[in-house]
Order: sequence, then structure tokens, then C-alpha cells
Amino acid sequence: MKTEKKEVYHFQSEVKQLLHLMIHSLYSNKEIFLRELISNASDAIDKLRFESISLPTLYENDSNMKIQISINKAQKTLIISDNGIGMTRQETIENLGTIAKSGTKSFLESLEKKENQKNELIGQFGVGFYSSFIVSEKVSVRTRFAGAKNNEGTLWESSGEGEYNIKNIIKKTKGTEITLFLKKEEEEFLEIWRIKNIISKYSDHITVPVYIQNYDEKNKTYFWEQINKAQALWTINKSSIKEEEYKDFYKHLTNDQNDPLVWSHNRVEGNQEYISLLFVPEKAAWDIWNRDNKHGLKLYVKRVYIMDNYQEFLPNYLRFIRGLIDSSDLPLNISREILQDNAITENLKKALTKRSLSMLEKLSKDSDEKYQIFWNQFGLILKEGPAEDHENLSKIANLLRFTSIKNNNHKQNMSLKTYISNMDSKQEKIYYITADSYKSAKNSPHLELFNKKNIDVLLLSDRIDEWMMNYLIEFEGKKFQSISKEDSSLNKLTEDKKIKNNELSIEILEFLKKVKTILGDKVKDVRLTNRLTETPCVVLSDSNEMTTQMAKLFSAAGQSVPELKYIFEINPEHTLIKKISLINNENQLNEWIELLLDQALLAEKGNLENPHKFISRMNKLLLT
Ligand SMILES: Nc1ncnc2c1ncn2[C@@H]1O[C@H](COP(=O)(O)OP(=O)(O)OP(=O)(O)O)[C@@H](O)[C@H]1O
Repeated sequence: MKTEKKEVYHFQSEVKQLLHLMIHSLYSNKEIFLRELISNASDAIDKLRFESISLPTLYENDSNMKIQISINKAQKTLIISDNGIGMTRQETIENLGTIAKSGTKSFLESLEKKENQKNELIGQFGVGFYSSFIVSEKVSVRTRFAGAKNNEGTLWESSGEGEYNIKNIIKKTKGTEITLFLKKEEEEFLEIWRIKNIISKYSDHITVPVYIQNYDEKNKTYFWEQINKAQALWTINKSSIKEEEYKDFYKHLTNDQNDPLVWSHNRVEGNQEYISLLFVPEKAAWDIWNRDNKHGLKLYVKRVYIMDNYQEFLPNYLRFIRGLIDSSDLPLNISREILQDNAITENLKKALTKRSLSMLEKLSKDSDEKYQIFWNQFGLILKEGPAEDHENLSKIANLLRFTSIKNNNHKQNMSLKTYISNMDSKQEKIYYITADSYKSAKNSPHLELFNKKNIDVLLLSDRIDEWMMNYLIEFEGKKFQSISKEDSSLNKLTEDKKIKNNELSIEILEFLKKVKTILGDKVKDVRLTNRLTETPCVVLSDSNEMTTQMAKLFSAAGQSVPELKYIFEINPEHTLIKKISLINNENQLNEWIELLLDQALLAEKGNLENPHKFISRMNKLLLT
């Protein structure tokens, strides 16, 4: 048994940092402390409801769940109490002395550098309980875990300056009572109208009733006045919910301060019964690229909160979707483990995936501008889709956006449908090129023919693109074709320019033979090309071989890649080729051919195995 003595503890250093930051960055929006405390109280009540499904005695004969707020003007205090799950002593120390979230440290560090975005980022991170210190000079928490004895209560007190006290107390009721000793300059929060105002602003979608203690002047008595509607928004008929209410609800659910871009609210009856409410954010969460970023939907079963961030209802490539699902088919005592191998989960996942994709499709039809915002934020994540979800491949492909030669800038805003509708009548395939950057894709010699023929090519330069293109085989009957690979369909487009052997000069054919001999097995083949206009030569991958970009991805991932052998194509009409083909000096010819190959390789790969040799060879030839 602990003694009655106070024990002093120190805050974890991250807490000190967060407190400091919060007090200095959120001064313009102080009132959010009340939202945070009410939200915590509501979570504690949800947890109690959930736990008491298997252990009803936890209610301690008090199952009328509520949050109560009272003001004591004389003492300048504001008291927020709930009859939820409460905390044990150990939990109090862990929850109110540390920050459990992973990535806190890096988050705080990144925040230091983003002066003008601090406010928004802190909000997303969830300021939580510690926001009480924005308005309080001291905070005291009395709490007792549901089901524990009356003398197992805990008192936590702090002035938010580095340390806090813990003491054992008697608390007759389960739950938590938080007393804020307001700073002198924050006395506005002692006004009942002000508090009522804040509660209705932030807490309408809290499903637990929130009461404020009011005074009846006529009867000279105190009474509890309910402030919020305490009805779960998603259970209300769609047609009676206002746009603003959805937006508020989204913010409440996610801590995001921005409005959602779009949402989809559905009640499904029949075989499966559930309500889903899905949102697409306007901005990616700060930790969306963290491996341990907590995404997923909030799960309710028959209106009872079960868990946060359940990831199995949506595929990974839709991890930016936020929202909730309220199932009537799952049992209340469901656990994560059971959920995982559950046919209901599987069906829900299918249905919610379709729902999300249609929501995005609708967004793309309704507003180009909004869809572009979505794409800029989440396009890279959606690009994981083709590899992950074969079943919905064509729907996902339809949602992808690209830039292309004709686009003439790096903005990815062209759909495959648009590409196809602009296709030349002779064009059979959807042409694309992958490279390290937009610039290098746009300037690749492979584009010369396409530029000349006015045929558009998708320019892909995100890291994931090459990988994605392995899964995109065709769209609406048109095959995808990498233009850095050998491709016989090009012949149709170049009929007018076809190289016919009998029309070629003997000199050029002789030259071709020589090049083959000189390069030997450094290349797979040597051919004359009709792809080029400006460039003397180019290398291509064989149609069944890995592309350069793919090889780069593999080696960046630490995997060994077999050496790529290219097809070396020469442009017989290029002045340089014409000139070189006339060289008789064998040594000099060798040097020139090696130089040409290196040039083509450099253009293709962006680097050379032996750049030094390339330079000295070039310098030597420049002097001849
Ligand atoms: N009224 C309460 N009853 C029971 N536990 C509480 C209460 N308030 C806070 N806690 C506990 O303290 C923890 C920390 O609260 P805090 O508000 O700092 O962060 P959070 O609620 O976990 O995160 P966020 O604010 O981002 O949702 C909570 O997770 C909860 O376990």
C-alpha cells in the first residue's frame, strides 16, 4: 500500500518540450483545451462501455454515462469530470507524465523548423491533456480505475513546469475529475456562456451527454444542463446532416484542422449490415510516410466503440482514408485477432475498398481542382494500388494521373482516358518512359521519334513508377509500352521512314558489321534505327529484359542485378555517324565506336561505370 505522502516525479523531456511549444504556439486558440479534455473523457467512457461487455461489474451500478463541467468562480477553477474507466496509479504516471506516441522526438524536432505551420502541426499531432496548461497555472487530476477499491484513487498535480506530484487518495466514484486552476488572465473561462459556447462548437458529435452546472436564479438552486445532442452523427439520416456537421465531425475524429476534401456516408442493409463514413483528407498527415503511422478506420459494433485505427478494413494503398465503420454483424466482444481471420472483415474490406475508389472517382468527375489536390497529396500512395489490388486494377488505373510530352510541365494531371482519347489512329499502345527525374525523362533521346510524329508519351519519374508499370499491362484494351524497350509496334508509325536494306549504301552496311565486331559481346545487338532524329545513337532494352530504371531500383534496394546488355542502335542519317563511317584508321574507329556506346549508355543510365575512361577518350578524339 502506498503512503499518503506526495511523491515527486519528473516529466519525460519530450513532455517538457511539448508543453513549452504548446504554450507558445497555441495562445491564439486557447479554448481547444476544453475540446481535448472532453474528448479524453468521452474516450474513457467508451473504454468502460467496451470493457464492461465482458465484465459488467465495472459499471459499479453507475451506467448512466456522462461528462460534467462545473465552474467555481470563487476559487477560479473549472472542473471536468467523467464516470468512465479512470486510471490506476501506474497508468496515471505513464499517461500524464510521458508521451507514448512513437515518432514524438522527430516530430518535435521537425516542428522547431516550421515556424509558420506550428499551430496546424501541433493540432494534428494531438495536443491532448497537456493543453490544460495553456490556460492553467496548476492542474489537479483525481482518478480511480473502474472496479478498484475506493482507497485506490490517485491524485496527480502539477504546474506544468517540469515535475508533478502523485498521491494516493480515496475516491468514491470511478472515473476522472480534472480541476483547472485558471491563470489570472484566463478568467473568461469562468463565464458559463463562454464554456457553453465552446462545448457546442466542439462537442456536438460527442456521443456522451455533456452537462454544465447552471444556477436557477428563481429557485436559487443548481441544476445540470445538457449542452450537446449526444447523438452519433453517423447514425443520423444523411439528408438531415449539414455539410458543416460532417466537417466538424471529421475534425473531431482526426484532429486534422483542415476540412476533408470529400466524404461518403452509407448505410448498408441486407446480407451485411453496417454504416460507414469515409473521408479523404485535404492534407496528408505528418506521419503518413512513417512505417508505424497509425492509420485505419475506427470500429464500432452496434454503436459501441471497439477500437481505433483498425487497418484491415482497407488495403494499404488507401491508407490515407479516414473514417469509421459501425457494424451490426460483428460480435461486441470481437478482438483484433478474431477480426483478422473473419469472413465479415474480408467482405467489409471489399465493400469499403470499392466505396473508397468510387468516392475518388466521383471526386475526379466533380472537381478537377479538388482531385488535383488529392493527387498531389496522395498520388504516390495510390500508385501502390496496381501491385496490391489486382481485382480493382482498372478502377485504380482510371484514377492515376500522369504528365506527358504534350503536358509540357511536370504536373501530373492527365488521366489514361484522356491519353487514349488523344491517340493517333495508327497508334496501338500507350507509350511511356521511366527515368530518375522529370527532366531526364523529358530530354531522353528515346522521345525523338515521338516528338517528330506528334505522339504523346507518359513521362514517369516517381520512384515507384517503374514498379507500378510492371502491374499495369493494359488499360481499356490498349497495352502499355516502355519506349526504352525494343518494340515492333513502332514500325507502323514509321512506315514512311522504314529502313530498307536494299536502299542502304554498301558503306553503311559495312560500317554496321564493323561496329558489331568492335563491340562484340558488350552489347546484345547492333542495328540501324529509325527512332532518332537529333541523336547519333541510343541503347534499348530487349523486350523481355529488365529496364534500366528497374535495375536501378533493384540495386538501390541492395539486390544484385545481372549486368544489362543493351541493343545498340545507330542513326545512319546523323552527320556524325556518316563522318565516322568513313574513318579508315582502325584504332581511331575503335575509339569512336566505344565513345558512341558510352554516350548512349550515359544518356540511358545517367552514369557510367568508368567515367574517367570516357573523358580521356573524348579528349583524345577532340585533339585528332
Ligand atoms: N479522463 C480520462 N480518463 C481516463 N484516462 C484518461 C483521461 N484523460 C486522459 N487519459 C489517459 O491519458 C492518456 C493521454 O491523454 P492525452 O490527451 O495526452 O493523449 P491521447 O488522448 O492519448 O491522444 P490524443 O489527444 O491525440 O487523442 C490517454 O490516452 C488516456 O489513456
